[in-house]
Amino acid sequence: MIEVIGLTKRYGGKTAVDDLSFTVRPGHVTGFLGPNGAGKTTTLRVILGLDAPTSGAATVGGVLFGSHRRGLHHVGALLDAQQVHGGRSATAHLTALARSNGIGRRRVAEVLAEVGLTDAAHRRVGGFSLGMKQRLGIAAALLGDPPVLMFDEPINGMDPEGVRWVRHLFRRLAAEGRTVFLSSHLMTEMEHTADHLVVIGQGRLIAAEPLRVFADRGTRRRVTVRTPQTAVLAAALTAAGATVDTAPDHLAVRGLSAERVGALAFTNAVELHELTTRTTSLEEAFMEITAGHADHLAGSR
Ligand SMILES: Nc1ncnc2c1ncn2[C@@H]1O[C@H](COP(=O)(O)OP(=O)(O)OP(=O)(O)O)[C@@H](O)[C@H]1O
Repeated sequence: MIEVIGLTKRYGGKTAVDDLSFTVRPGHVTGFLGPNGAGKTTTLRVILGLDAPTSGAATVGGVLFGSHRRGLHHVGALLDAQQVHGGRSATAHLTALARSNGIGRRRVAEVLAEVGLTDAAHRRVGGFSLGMKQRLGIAAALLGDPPVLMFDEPINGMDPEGVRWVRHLFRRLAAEGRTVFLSSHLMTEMEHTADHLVVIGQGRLIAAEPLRVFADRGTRRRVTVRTPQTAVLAAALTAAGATVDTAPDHLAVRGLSAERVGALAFTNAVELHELTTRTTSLEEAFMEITAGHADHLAGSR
């Protein structure tokens, strides 16, 4: 379990994380979402003890991460896949890490196999693609068989097969009872991977809840009507309580069902060329919710 309690991190005059509190529970894949610059990496760095908080705290398994002597047994993390020594082989890189955490060589071969890098084990990491470096970073995170795993944008640079593999791996790790925490700025990446979400904007918490609840919160039905008589219909719909966006040849209607829109068109003798209901996607819901939050913050600072 990861607990972030009233965490604030300032860099000079810049507040990267602002009184943030949330809990990440075992047995789930939790997505950590926010637009670029929202404060995700900063939060992960504080959880890992790489940065000191300005105020508040972050604990892993109830204690500050820095107090674990052999860290890899407690938390496995991948923050930046590019930060590896290019001159070393994958095996050498992992062996050095393993040794400093009291982990045997056999485990190195195991994690390389787990991430599909056995054939590349003795190649220099400098020649690896970003996707392969992500796999290597994931292997390093798995070395100590830790109960808590954290990954910053782990899907970046992976091909479709890699994305499918990594999603499956994360779900399996969570099913084994581990805490799996993944950051991303793209909701589409989380939609098929995470079951819980922590959403932040400008360093502040926007939502911490099951993905399904977040989706329902943002999901709205919109009715699109194409008609040559937009003005007449828009007036009738607005009078009936709908919110209407008018374009030259169609209306986007919120707040009324397609049946009601059709009935109002009929009673007002409006000719219709199209009447469709559209449900906003999770990505659109995320954009709407985070954009709203950013506006609110911009106004309050
Ligand atoms: N070492 C630093 N010094 C100064 N400002 C920083 C530092 N690290 C982060 N920031 C600022 O803090 C804010 C949050 O950055 P952070 O990298 O945590 O966001 P993020 O959500 O991970 O974004 P991204 O998706 O772009 O990686 C940004 O405005 C960033 O410029």
